[in-house]
Amino acid sequence: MHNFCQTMSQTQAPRTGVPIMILKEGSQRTTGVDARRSNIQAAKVIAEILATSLGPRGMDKMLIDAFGDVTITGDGATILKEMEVQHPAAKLLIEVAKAQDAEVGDGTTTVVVLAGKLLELGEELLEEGIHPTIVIDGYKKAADYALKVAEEIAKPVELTKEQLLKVVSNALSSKVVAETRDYLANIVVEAALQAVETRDGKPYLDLDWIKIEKKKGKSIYETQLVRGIVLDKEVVHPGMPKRITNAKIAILDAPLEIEKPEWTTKISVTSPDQIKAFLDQEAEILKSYVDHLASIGANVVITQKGIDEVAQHFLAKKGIMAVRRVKRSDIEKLARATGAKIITSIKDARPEDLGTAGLVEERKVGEEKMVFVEDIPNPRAVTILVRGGSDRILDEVERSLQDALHVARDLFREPKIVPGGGAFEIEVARRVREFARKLPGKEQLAALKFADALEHIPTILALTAGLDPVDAIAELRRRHDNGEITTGIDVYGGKIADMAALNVWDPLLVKKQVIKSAVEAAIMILRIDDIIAAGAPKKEEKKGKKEGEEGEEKSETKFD
Ligand SMILES: Nc1ncnc2c1ncn2[C@@H]1O[C@H](COP(=O)(O)OP(=O)(O)O)[C@@H](O)[C@H]1O
Repeated sequence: MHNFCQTMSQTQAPRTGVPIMILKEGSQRTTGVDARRSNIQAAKVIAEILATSLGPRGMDKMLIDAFGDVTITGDGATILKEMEVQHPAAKLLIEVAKAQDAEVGDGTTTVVVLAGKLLELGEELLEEGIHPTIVIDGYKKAADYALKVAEEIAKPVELTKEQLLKVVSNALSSKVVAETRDYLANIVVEAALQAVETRDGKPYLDLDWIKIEKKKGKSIYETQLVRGIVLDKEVVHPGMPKRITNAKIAILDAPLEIEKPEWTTKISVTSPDQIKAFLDQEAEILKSYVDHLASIGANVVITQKGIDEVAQHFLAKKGIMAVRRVKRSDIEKLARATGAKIITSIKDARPEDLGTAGLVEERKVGEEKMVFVEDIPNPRAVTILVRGGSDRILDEVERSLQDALHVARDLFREPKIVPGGGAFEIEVARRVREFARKLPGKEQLAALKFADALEHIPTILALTAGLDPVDAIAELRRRHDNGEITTGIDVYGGKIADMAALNVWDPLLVKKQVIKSAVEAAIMILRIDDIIAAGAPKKEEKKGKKEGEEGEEKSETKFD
């Protein structure tokens, strides 16, 4: 027993000299400085990996998953998603980036880079003997002030096509789409303006109503906005029409087949007539469904479920086009675009449940057939049909479009912009430094570090532009001191320039979220002073759990 106790990772010997086991065997505990150092180190590594891919001239990463599939991208969110990290602090940072992506859909790289820098600079203060609580307080105050400054320097933007285009095209920064940027930005803005609605008197863009469908083609320039829905499906029966104008569409969440019962059933038949009667009856039911759909005026049927061969035959005979097994999300988009009500009981379908479209047509796109539901006067759901030479290009174009769509959505939520290219960060850093002077002693040091961390963003942009970062930051600071708040780094021109003239803007919402998320992540990691990791479960333990945890369980806390 004594030997066993010594193998336990955590033993405490109270005054009686009897060791008490607190943690399970195999657990590891790291405390204080070591815990913090290990966490900060891990976060820094993640931030360093992402840093080189910041901005439109950042580098791409090649990511290879366990199955050997390759992704090449410079998109922060995707890099993080594909990386399989082990360290809990690194995981935490990735969670924050994911939250940023979910919340505003952009600024993922920036948030991780900023959080990493806040931790790196925070560590310097800790090493000078400043308590983490003070660093945390300093960061919090600086961040609150930075958010105020952000509001002050933001510029309102009109939600017109022209204005939206300026900001949206900036978000299409991936190298793959660089050449086609204006072309794609136009599609994104038109899609957004088509799908936007008014909620509580304010514009609201729900990106669920913009479908992205991908199909291999010759060039990205074949990408198009379809004012309606494109389904990656074929018309179900060769005898059906492939083109219907003035379509009246029945959208079903019901099968056009006789559903098999879930339990096994047995039917005893004694003569061939009985089999025939049975099948006839099935056909009769299906025919009555089709007849009813035809009687309410449907000439197109689109269902989430299946369509039996017999039903296909009846539909074809009536000249009705039909598509089956359409995804639930597409069914919803179709209903919204065509103004249809989703029919769950065919017998009860009414003419007013049908949707309308000027044209429903099966067309060949590349090598495959797709069904286009289009020519709708004012569809409230649309499709961007993405084309490109390879799957990798298609994926990267889709990611860029998603970023740009999110930027459009952010602008509808809060129609304000701030200058990009690091101009925003330099200006905020400048004002935070002024503010820091008013803070007490050591908190002031933390707030100053916060300003330094912000300047890390233009520093990286300068590097990617081939500029000397030290000179660039000095020059930017000088010009901002002179009141040029929109001066930043022109990464394409490789010089310092006015971002307003170049039209490099970011949504205020993204930048505010970057500050909030990065500081939150940094604080969360700085607060940890103890890491307690459970040992890997032993083989027998795993087995025991699988077998319904039979038998006596080992006590986790033992007193010897
Ligand atoms: N043409 C440009 N010139 C300078 N900076 C740019 C330009 N376009 C975008 N940026 C800057 O690049 C940064 C965004 O880079 P990106 O790689 O998209 O990262 P994130 O994932 O954080 O959005 C922003 O700071 C933005 O202002």
